Amino acid sequence: STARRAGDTKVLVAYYTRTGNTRVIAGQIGRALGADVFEIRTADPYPEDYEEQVAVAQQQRDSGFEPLLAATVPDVKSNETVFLGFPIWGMTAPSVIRSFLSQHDLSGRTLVPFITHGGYGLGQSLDVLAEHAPRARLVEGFSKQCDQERETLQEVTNWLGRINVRG
Ligand SMILES: Cc1cc2nc3c(=O)[nH]c(=O)nc-3n(C[C@H](O)[C@H](O)[C@H](O)COP(=O)(O)O)c2cc1C
Repeated sequence: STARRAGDTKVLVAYYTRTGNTRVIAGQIGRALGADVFEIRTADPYPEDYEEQVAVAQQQRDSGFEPLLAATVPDVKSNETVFLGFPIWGMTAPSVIRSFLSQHDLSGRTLVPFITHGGYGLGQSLDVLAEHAPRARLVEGFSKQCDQERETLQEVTNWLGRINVRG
C-alpha cells in the first residue's frame, strides 16, 4: 500500500529468495506495516540446479563478487526503515545482498534483517550487513529455521526410488 497518514514513516521491505521461504516473511511484514515490498533479483539468473547453485554461491562468496542487480529501488533514501530479508548461503549472506547494500545508501536509516536458514544459524551474515551498511542503524532482526532444499530433494529422490514407477 502507498496510502499513508501524515507523520507515518516510510518502510521498505526488500528481500532475496531462491525457494520462497524468505518471501513468506517479507509478505507478512509488508502486510502488517503497509510497506512497499521489493524482490531483489540478479540480472543474470542463478542455476536452477541445486548443486550448481551451491558451487556458484561458494565461488561468489570466496571471491567477494557482487552480481549485477536486475533492478534497484528508486529513491531508497525516502524510507526511514528498511527491512532486508535473505536466506543463509554457505554460512553467510548471499553475494547479491552485498550488491544490494553497495547500490543503496542506507546511511542514517534503520536496517532490520530477517533471515532464514536450514539449521546452521546466521553464520557471518550480520557482520556482512555491518560492513556493507556501516552508517545504517542495525537493529535486532528475526530469524527462522526453514526447510532445506537439499533435504527436500533427497527425500523426493529416496521416495522415487522406493515406488515402482519408471520414467
Ligand atoms: C546455495 C545454498 C547454500 C545454503 N547454505 C546454507 C548454510 O550455510 N546454512 C544453513 O543453515 N542453510 C543453508 N542453506 C539453506 C537455506 O538457507 C534455507 O533453506 C533458506 O530458508 C532458503 O530460503 P529461501 O527459500 O528464501 O531461498 C543453503 C541453501 C542454498 C540454496
